[in-house]
Amino acid sequence: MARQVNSQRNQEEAVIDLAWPNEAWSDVTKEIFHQLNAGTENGDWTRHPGYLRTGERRLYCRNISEQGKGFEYAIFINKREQRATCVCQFGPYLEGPPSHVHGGAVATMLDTVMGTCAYNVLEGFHLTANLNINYKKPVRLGSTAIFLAKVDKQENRKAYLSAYVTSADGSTTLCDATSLFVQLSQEQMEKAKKYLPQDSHND
Ligand SMILES: CCCCCCCC(=O)SCCNC(=O)CCNC(=O)[C@H](O)C(C)(C)COP(=O)(O)OP(=O)(O)OC[C@H]1O[C@@H](n2cnc3c(N)ncnc32)[C@H](O)[C@@H]1OP(=O)(O)O
Repeated sequence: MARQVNSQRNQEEAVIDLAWPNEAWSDVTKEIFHQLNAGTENGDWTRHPGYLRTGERRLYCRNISEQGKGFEYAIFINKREQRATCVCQFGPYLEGPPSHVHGGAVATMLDTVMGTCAYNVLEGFHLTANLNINYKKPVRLGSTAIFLAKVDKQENRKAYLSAYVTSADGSTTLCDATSLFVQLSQEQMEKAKKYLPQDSHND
């Protein structure tokens, strides 16, 4: 149920919200999505539009357009609790060890979920300064995992976060991670502006 969120001024680059179940999502992934999406009803949680640009540029974790082959995910944010939760299904193009997900693909989702969570406390744009991951168990290709991130501390432009990744049923911890995101200074933002689409979406 991808939905066109809005189209850029230059028509060839539309922004499409992919953070919705599609036919490539397993029943497990869909069930967890609907559980998480139910949390948006009372306003505590917000579903983050997971955009796909259809022009030349692609958000890395949205850049495989064959449904189900890459990252299939939706992220939900809880501003009051400074948390983010993500349900992610890893497609077959993300293989690392045979039949298991590449550690860099898991790192991508940890970076994205914690980076999205950092929007709870940081303004403007921020970049990952540090990302540390403990890989506890291999992640099966095609499986669904849940990412749970929270802000632990904010010091001015710095946000320190932690996260862990569990199996779909929550019974197994697959990874844990910490990160530091640094908000761009005014001066950096000025320099970065030329790279930002006017109605840039943060995924
Ligand atoms: C949409 C949300 C999802 C986003 C997911 C994707 C996120 C990404 O992939 S971002 C891409 C990967 N990251 C990068 O390319 C960042 C490259 N690094 C940089 O640009 C810069 O080092 C940057 C912006 C992080 C910090 O630089 P700068 O703004 O000059 O600040 P700087 O003064 O060096 O550091 C600011 C503070 O952070 C601290 N800091 C910076 N890096 C580190 C680090 N690696 N470890 C610990 N502390 C650090 C500094 O010590 C300083 O602390 P304090 O203010 O207490 O003195």
